[in-house]
Amino acid sequence: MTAQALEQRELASVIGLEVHVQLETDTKIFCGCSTTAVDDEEPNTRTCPVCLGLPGALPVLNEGAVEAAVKIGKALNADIPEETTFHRKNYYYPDLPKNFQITQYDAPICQDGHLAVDIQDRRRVINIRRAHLEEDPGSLQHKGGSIDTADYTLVNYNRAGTPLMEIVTEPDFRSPKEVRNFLAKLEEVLDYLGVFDSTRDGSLRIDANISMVPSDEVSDDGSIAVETLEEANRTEVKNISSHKGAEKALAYEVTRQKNAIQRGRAIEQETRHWDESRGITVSMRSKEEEKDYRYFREADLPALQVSDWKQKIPIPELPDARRDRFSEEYGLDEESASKLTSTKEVADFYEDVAEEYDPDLAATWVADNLLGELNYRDMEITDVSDRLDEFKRLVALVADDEITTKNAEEIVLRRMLDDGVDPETVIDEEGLGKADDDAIGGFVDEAIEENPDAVDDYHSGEGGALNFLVGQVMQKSKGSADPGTVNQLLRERLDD
Ligand SMILES: Nc1ncnc2c1ncn2[C@@H]1O[C@H](COP(=O)(O)OP(=O)(O)OP(=O)(O)O)[C@@H](O)[C@H]1O
Ligand SMILES: [Mg+2]
Ligand SMILES: [Mg+2]
Repeated sequence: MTAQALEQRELASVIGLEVHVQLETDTKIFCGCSTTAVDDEEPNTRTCPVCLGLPGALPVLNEGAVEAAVKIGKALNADIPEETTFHRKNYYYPDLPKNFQITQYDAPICQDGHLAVDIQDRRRVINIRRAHLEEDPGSLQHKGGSIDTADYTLVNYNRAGTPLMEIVTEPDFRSPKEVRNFLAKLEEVLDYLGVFDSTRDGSLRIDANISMVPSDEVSDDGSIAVETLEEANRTEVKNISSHKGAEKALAYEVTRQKNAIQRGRAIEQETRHWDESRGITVSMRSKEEEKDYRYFREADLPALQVSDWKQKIPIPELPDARRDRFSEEYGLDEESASKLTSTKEVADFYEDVAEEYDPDLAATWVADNLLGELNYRDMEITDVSDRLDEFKRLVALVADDEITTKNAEEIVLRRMLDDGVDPETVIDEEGLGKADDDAIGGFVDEAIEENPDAVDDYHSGEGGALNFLVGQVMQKSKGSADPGTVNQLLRERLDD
């Protein structure tokens, strides 16, 4: 199809992703070097002859990486073949010490999967073409500018050999927003599997392929003929490292491609670079083709038989299933169930509390109070993972009527987060222990004695007087009295 023909027609965007996920293993994929960056580590220290690609060094496959890949495959409903093999992908780039990357080619560990995503009110199924294991290259640091303007570039091989899973989707996305939703869902699933750490820098890196096709060639169910997809010239945008970045880079690309086409210019099949700080994509190079890489079998790694791994390696209940079960088992509404299954940590914590106390009380505390206060402070549940027991004790104190809900929410929880202290300390320091009936009785007597006018008003039938007295008692108890009890005690004494 020529640009001439295209420029007259309404356009729809078509997007497919290659998502590189850094797998959480202790050691690198083909050697024993640690995958964990220590603070302020020296460049090129977490390395060995294997990940530096020195002559004669031989790779040994990390079983943990294969297990993680199998878990991802199961979660993505993918086929895991009898046998999987590794290939060399040959190219020269300074971050690649061997001048080839060990990756997978015609026998990847996962094929033909799918992942359901809720986009607005619609459930969409995004098909996964394949997912394969590979090694991460090193990292480049551009000095005095970005990739296209730097004065010089430094290379650090500490990251080289970190296990990656590259997940390749079919071109099933129709908008940048859908991509963002998918990535959030994918990250949620990976987080549940425990194979991925979203807080790690660069743990998710996305190449986004995007093209424009005439809108009338998209059928009602969203499908597009293979020939149309193959004919459309696409760009591949690299250097995307977040959901938001993906949405922004693709929105930019939609506008750029539409403008070019409408001005009668053809889209170049090329690789572009997302420049986050400038908010634009820039052309890097014409798109390389498969034959450029001269793929061939990695002779140093034997074929791996994985047919029985699928049975052998269990995966936990995934977010969708868990959300449905929460609704059913604990009677939660859809919104609470979604919130409470948003991460595995939140869900585990909720279940822990719900099993001991009332599920509704637990839902209010975890979904509304705790998550709300965390969100307000820009914190995550993982920031307090080691303190979940303290929060559980707080819920217990409320459930057992030891402190009032109001004090628990407004004073104890907030101070626990702001000052890092435990609930008992806050209660002690602020004198928040729920006053017992004797103490309240004392406050009631005091309030009656100190406010003869209000007492007279009460006896002459003025409605506001009782509320005033309740307020006085509450103040004396520093909010630790139960308003119902105060009300009742006041009436008893005043009506005597
Ligand atoms: N017309 C299209 N528009 C947008 N994306 C497309 C289109 N056709 C295919 N894609 C997407 O392009 C990607 C192809 O990735 P794949 O890794 O197979 O090939 P590649 O980009 O040529 O290789 P690599 O980047 O690994 O060198 C897939 O995510 C696929 O969904
Ligand atoms: Mg690609
Ligand atoms: Mg690829």
